[in-house]
Amino acid sequence: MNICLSNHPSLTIIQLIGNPNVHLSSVVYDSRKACAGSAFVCVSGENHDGHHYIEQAAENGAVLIAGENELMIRKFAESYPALTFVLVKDARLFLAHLSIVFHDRIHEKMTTVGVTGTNGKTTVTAYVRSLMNVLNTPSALIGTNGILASKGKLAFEQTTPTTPEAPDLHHLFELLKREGDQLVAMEVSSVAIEQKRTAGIEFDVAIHTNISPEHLEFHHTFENYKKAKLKLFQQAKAAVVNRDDEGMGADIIQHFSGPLITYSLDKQSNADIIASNIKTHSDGTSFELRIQHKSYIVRAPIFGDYNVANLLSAIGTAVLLGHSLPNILLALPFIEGPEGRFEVLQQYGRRSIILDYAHTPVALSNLIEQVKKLPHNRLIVMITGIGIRDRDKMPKMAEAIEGKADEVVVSVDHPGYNEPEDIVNHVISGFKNKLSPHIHPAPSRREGVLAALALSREGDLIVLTSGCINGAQIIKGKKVPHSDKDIIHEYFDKLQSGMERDYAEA
Ligand SMILES: CC(=O)N[C@H]1[C@@H](OP(=O)(O)OP(=O)(O)OC[C@H]2O[C@@H](n3ccc(=O)[nH]c3=O)[C@H](O)[C@@H]2O)O[C@H](CO)[C@@H](O)[C@@H]1O[C@H](C)C(=O)N[C@@H](C)C(=O)N[C@H](CCC(=O)O)C(=O)O
Ligand SMILES: Nc1ncnc2c1ncn2[C@@H]1O[C@H](COP(=O)(O)OP(=O)(O)OP(=O)(O)O)[C@@H](O)[C@H]1O
Repeated sequence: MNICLSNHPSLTIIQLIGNPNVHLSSVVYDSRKACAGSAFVCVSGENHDGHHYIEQAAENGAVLIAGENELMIRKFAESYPALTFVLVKDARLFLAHLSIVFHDRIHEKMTTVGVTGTNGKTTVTAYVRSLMNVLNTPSALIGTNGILASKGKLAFEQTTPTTPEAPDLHHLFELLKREGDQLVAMEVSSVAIEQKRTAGIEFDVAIHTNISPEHLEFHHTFENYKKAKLKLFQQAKAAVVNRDDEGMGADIIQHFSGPLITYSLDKQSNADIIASNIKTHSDGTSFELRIQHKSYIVRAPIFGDYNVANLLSAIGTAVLLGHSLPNILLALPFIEGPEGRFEVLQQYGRRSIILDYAHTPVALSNLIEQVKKLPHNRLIVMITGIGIRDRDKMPKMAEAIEGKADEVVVSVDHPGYNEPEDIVNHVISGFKNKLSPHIHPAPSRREGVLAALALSREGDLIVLTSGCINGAQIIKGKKVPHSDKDIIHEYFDKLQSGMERDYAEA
């Protein structure tokens, strides 16, 4: 791609040294990924300063180097006179805008829906993708569960847990457009907003779910966290807002000036879309939907009141994007939810197993309240401490579950460089009755899943929660493949063959 740097004011370059006309093959923020024709943007992070890797990027073939450190930029501009160097005020902002220029503003050729909130982003993006696909708009999603084009999963190695860095993001828009997709629903995390990964994008619709304390290891205060999330609504043409969220719903409504739709589960509220009279059935949920001054009884294959709220946000999005209400209502019975979010597995030995990503105390409490609506004998719940996340949250997970389940297995997700036992003990420190015989420590997620299954009998409900249901566990810097579903399958296969052997021997 030929780019004349001086033709793009959005790049906000302070000083340019060398030829402003560059022929770029890629935009990278990691020197190790630089190759012939790359633009290398120096980002200073927690552990490294990208400026220290300019030499490596140059040796790998980078033709454009950008950074905030004037001394370093000048020094290396002298060492590599054939390359173009730019001094910028904000490297991450430059990274985002250069990615946009490099991909020829591909995001503007698609409908973009950004979803933010502490809980529900993955679910809402899945509902938006599914609803829009049923409504005949080929739609994709980008988020924690990977990249799903309308036709299925894209093989793409994510470098961040949820929201991709700008160069990956715009590359993905291009891939998805090539797949024929016209809409992308994406999770926009607070970290991504602060790190300007989505800078320069004006979302067609921004969706808000809710806010409760999270990522304080990154934002330090709740106020900072909230401010980060609010920024999404300064880069959106239209908004869908949860009126029931006391944390930031009112702030968005007060400041947003474009088209806005509110939703609520409170019949008395004056939200634009309201769900009430919610009933749980074995195959999904029915509720009364009030929208555009009329009421309808609808049914969707989803579980949990909060997922009804999540669905309302997808309905609001479809309305804002111009779809007719009759078509939306016809589509609701075909909605598909995401993997590992209130995912009910019923095929195992007359037990129900629910996989759910709940990894905040609020999410866990909400989940337990909802699963109790399903028929069951005993309730067995596995919670975990996430080694690579906020330590303060761990005991709060124990507080959130204490007294609400018959058996609690306490395990660990992504131990990272921590000792798994240390994490398990830290979670357990949050129980008032730490020595209860109904608390079962398990030093790995695999052992936790197996312990929960071994504790169960027919008719029981087993709920496996937290940060890694399928995918990989991060252990000492390495990704170790993990799948709850495979472990469950294996367990019941063995149980079945054991029973068959016992039967044959008898
Ligand atoms: C904690 C955090 O903010 N990490 C981000 C940060 O990494 P860092 O500060 O450790 O970077 P660093 O290792 O110090 O390196 C600084 C720079 O030098 C570069 N470098 C480094 C070494 C080298 O040899 N050459 C080189 O060029 C690095 O590529 C980087 O650009 O800067 C990197 C580059 O921008 C990010 O990719 C990285 O996100 C990592 C992958 C991450 O896991 N972030 C999490 C916190 C995150 O973003 N989570 C959110 C929310 C998840 C949720 O939904 O709950 C998400 O959206 O994924
Ligand atoms: N609207 C909601 N309100 C409260 N809790 C919710 C809501 N939606 C989902 N949850 C709970 O939060 C968990 C995480 O849901 P989901 O993955 O959709 O959220 P997320 O925002 O994408 O989280 P993460 O970014 O950590 O992946 C769910 O498993 C469920 O327990």
